[in-house]
Amino acid sequence: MTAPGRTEVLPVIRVRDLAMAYGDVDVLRGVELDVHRGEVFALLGPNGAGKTTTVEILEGFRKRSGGEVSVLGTDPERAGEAWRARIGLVLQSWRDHRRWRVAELLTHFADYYPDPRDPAELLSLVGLTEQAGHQVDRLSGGQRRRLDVALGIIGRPELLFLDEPTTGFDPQARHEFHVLVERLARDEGVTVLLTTHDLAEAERLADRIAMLVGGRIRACGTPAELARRAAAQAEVRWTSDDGTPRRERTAAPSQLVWELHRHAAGPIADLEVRRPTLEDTYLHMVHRPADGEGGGDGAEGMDTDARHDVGQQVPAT
Ligand SMILES: Nc1ncnc2c1ncn2[C@@H]1O[C@H](COP(=O)(O)OP(=O)(O)OP(=O)(O)O)[C@@H](O)[C@H]1O
Repeated sequence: MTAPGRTEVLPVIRVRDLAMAYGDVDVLRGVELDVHRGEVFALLGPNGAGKTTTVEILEGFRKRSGGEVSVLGTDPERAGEAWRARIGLVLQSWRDHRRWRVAELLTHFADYYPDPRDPAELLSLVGLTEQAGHQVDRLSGGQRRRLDVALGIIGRPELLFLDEPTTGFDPQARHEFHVLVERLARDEGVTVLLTTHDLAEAERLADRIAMLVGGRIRACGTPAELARRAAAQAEVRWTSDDGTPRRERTAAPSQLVWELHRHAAGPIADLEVRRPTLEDTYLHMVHRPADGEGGGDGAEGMDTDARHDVGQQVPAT
């Protein structure tokens, strides 16, 4: 029974034991995911890990080999037009609309949806107002990607899939895109599933991050939880009395700093403690031995959904 004041809310995306084989090659081997309403969820993993395959299955563009998938309460393999109107897509490959003018293209796509955004407002939102009358094939790579984003959100989707959305963006465009995604999630409650190789982007945008490695979710949680899970070590840097730059990796940086002070004759030069970054965590997770080669679960501090993935964990060393 549900506790008073709490209603049982189904995740927007629920994936259980998802399997996908291309021919005799197993790409996904039991993926488990829950993504909740209003959450920005990043799927990370090395090239060829199966991120796009997973996203295409969730979007209903690819038939899975096995497992259960529910997106907005429906199995994407059996979903119809009404379901499709509730999701937005920003795909990796550019759809060919080269001869259209930007504003015309948006107006054309707006007609497919029951409650579309105003094309002029949307152009302003993605920073393409000046290009409204330009032909699509005159846009730069980054401007085309902004148009992709505009097309992805024109129908006011409840769920937005962003497959490597900022590839080719300059830093300013990337920043503006991040602000836009934050606004969509925070102000409009849009759920976002993002794949990216840009770890800073994942860290900035994502409430939770899942790492897809070896066909399974190897870890899932907030960036801080993942760092804890990886037992990634902090780095302490300082300059010793004889002027030699020193650096040491440790799980207990304050202990090391205290020891340094205890033995130092005076202030410690250039003392710096660098916490583990998402990149440290990512590299650690990706290069860790595969399932079954270790023991323990390291579940400390993980939320319920993340704990779901704990069976696939092995310890840091
Ligand atoms: N249509 C297909 N037929 C056969 N193999 C495929 C097909 N699509 C993808 N693959 C293979 O499946 C694996 C996963 O590909 P996928 O594109 O899902 O990975 P990804 O994690 O999105 O990679 P990237 O980060 O490089 O975009 C790769 O080895 C790829 O070569």
